[in-house]
Parts: sequence; C-alpha cells; structure tokens
Amino acid sequence: MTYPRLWLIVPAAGIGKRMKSEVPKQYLTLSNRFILDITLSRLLDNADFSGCMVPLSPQDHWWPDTEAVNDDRIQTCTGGEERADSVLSALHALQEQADENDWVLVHDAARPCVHPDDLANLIDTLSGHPVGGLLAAPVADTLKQAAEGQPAEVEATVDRSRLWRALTPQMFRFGALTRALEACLDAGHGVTDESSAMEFSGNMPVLVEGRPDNIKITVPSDLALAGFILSRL
Ligand SMILES: Nc1ccn([C@@H]2O[C@H](COP(=O)(O)OP(=O)(O)OP(=O)(O)O)[C@@H](O)[C@H]2O)c(=O)n1
Ligand SMILES: C[C@](O)(CO)[C@H](O)COP(=O)(O)O
Repeated sequence: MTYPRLWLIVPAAGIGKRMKSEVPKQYLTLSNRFILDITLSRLLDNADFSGCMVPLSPQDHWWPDTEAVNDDRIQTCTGGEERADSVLSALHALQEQADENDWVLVHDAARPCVHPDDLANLIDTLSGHPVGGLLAAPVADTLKQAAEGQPAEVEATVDRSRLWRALTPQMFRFGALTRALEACLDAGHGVTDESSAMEFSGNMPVLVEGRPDNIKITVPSDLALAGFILSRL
C-alpha cells in the first residue's frame, strides 16, 4: 500500500432545481448512461483511488439501477441539505478508513466531462503540497457587476485579470478538509466548494489550470453541450 492514499467523494445528493427536469440531473442520461455513472467511471478508471464515497439523497431511488451499484470500490452514504453537508457526511463516513494526511478529491457528479489529463495533472501538481488545491479556469469573458434592482443594469466592469472559475476535482488533505468544513458549518458560514472552507481556515489553495470544457451540468442547455463534449473526448 502506498501512502498518502487517494480517496474520492462524488456528491450526488442534489435535486437539480435549475435543470427543471423530471429526475435529478445526475440521473439524466447521455448515450443511455446515467450522468453519475459516466462521472464515476471517468474518475475511477483514471486514477488509483483507495475508495469512493457517494452521498445520495434520502429520496434517491435511482441508485439501484446504476452501473456503479455493482462496483465494490464505491460506497454510499446519506447526503445533506447543502452540497457542503453532503461532502462532510461523506468525509465522516470514510474517517475510519482514511488517514489524516491522505488526499481526498471531491468532484461534482454533475461534471461528467472531466478529462483524465486534468485529473492526472491535478494529482501530480499537488501530491507534495501541504494544503492542496483545485482545478480552475481563468475567466475568459468580460465580467459585469449588476446594480441592485431590476432590470439588471451594469454598475461596473470587474477587473478579471486575477479571476478564475472554480472547477472540480478539488484536492485536500483528509483531516484538514474535514476540520475546515466542520468549522464552516459550526460558524454558519455557507460554502459552495471545498476550497472556500480551506480558505475560511486560513489556507491559500493552489489553482491548477484545467480545461474549460469540464462543465457542470446546471441548466437545460448544458445537457446537449455535455453530450457534444463527451463525444469529442
Ligand atoms: N445537498 C446537495 C446539493 C448538491 N449536491 C451535489 O453537488 C453537485 C453540484 O451541485 P449543484 O450543481 O448545485 O447541484 P444541485 O444542488 O442538484 O443543483 P440545483 O442548485 O440546481 O438544485 C451536484 O452533483 C449535486 O448532486 C449534493 O451532493 N448535495
Ligand atoms: C463546486 C463547484 O462546482 C465549483 O464551481 C460549485 O461551487 C458548485 O456550486 P453549486 O451551486 O452547488 O452548483
């Protein structure tokens, strides 16, 4: 067994409100495969993970019909109200198996287009780093800040020279991430990604440039786009 080990968490307990679909978006299909199965296979088939934890909604009744249900590398737990709650639930479910300084990679179930080269580069870049970091893409568009009120009107153009879009996987030491998320939730400090929790604890995670086509399926038009991207990978 090599140390530190790699653990994978794929939060899949969301309901996909913005997708406006009949089923949670992680259970929509592309080429007759659940998006969740595509995401899990693209990660587990391209790095040596010691285990994978998938937090699911208590109302999830699709999991038994996935490919992943038959994969003995994958465990499930019950997710929480917010993404951060689901990730912390998964960390707690793994804590008897993982060591303090093992790495944990957290990747959205809704990001099936993650490229193996980005996964390998993230792991290689961060493996000796004391804190960890995340895949991210430099902002390529001009950014406008809206004034209060409707209709939305430009209040300012934001300097984008040091702005990046956070992607996933995000990769941190198991113990440090667990404590950071616990501190955020104890303080009522809502976070939408793991890096924000690490920043709240005073760290400066490394930004590792990743492909901008590692999209998160969020709104209806993202589904066809993800299908096109996957067809080209
Ligand atoms: N309580 C939650 C909320 C989200 N997620 C997961 O976190 C990932 C990214 O979150 P997001 O894109 O916001 O998914 P949803 O919360 O499902 O989308 P929405 O905000 O539109 O409802 C998704 O894979 C989602 O399943 C989760 O595990 N637990
Ligand atoms: C984790 C994430 O995908 C990084 O951009 C994003 O923060 C998830 O946010 P969401 O509101 O839960 O989709």
